Amino acid sequence: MTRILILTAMKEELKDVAGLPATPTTSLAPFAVPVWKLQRNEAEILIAQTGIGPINASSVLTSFLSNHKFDVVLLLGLGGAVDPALKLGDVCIATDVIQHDAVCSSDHGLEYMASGELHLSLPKEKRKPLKIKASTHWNQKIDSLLKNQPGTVHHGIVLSGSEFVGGTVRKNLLKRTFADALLVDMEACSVAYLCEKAQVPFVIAKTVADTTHSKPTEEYVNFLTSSQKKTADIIDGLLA
Ligand SMILES: C[C@H]1O[C@@H](n2cnc3c(N)ncnc32)[C@H](O)[C@@H]1O
Repeated sequence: MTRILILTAMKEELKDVAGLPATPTTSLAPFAVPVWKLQRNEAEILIAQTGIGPINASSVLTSFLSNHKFDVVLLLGLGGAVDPALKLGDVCIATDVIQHDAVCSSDHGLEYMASGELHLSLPKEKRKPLKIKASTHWNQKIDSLLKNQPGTVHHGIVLSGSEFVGGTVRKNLLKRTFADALLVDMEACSVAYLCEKAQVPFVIAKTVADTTHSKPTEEYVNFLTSSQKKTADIIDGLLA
């Protein structure tokens, strides 16, 4: 039996999952988070709608990891492109995650820190790397579920933090700071950090809901409802 935990930030992201009961199976106390339990073939899947941002994602995931064993944790949903090659509706699978707002500010400027670290006078060789690696094995599995879908599947670095990056100026600055980054979101840093700590493989697969080309806030709102499909395709594929 493969045990899979799927986290999504918003309820819209679950709307198109085939056969997902309208009423959740249970509610995660004390946060009143809706949870669906699905069992097909050799897979048991728990799906939780966490709410937006790293605080919601962290609290819900901590609760699950304290009470269950999972073979993999999948974070599905939406993100904003920071690389101009990503188009609306493309999917970005994270090879690595960087928390872009874990910074140490000083009179010399900003220094980026790994999640949960405080560098201060720590010498460079003693610092934890900024990147947290996702599961290569599960990334390939999720990639294969998207093979026959429209749009391109990209693999690369996902930036993550508390900020909704709603302007091209900020997106360009992030891209200049983290040249290899493809996408930014608000929950991947929680999943990456906690899963690495708990030694559970994880996957971040996010559909591009806003690009670098036009006003992210407008695109995001317009595209939100049509982009749920990819999350549904992945969940349907896992259950097939
Ligand atoms: C607002 C919701 O959608 C994701 N998301 C979509 N676009 C962006 C963006 N440009 N910046 C940050 N998060 C984004 C977040 O992860 C959050 O769940």
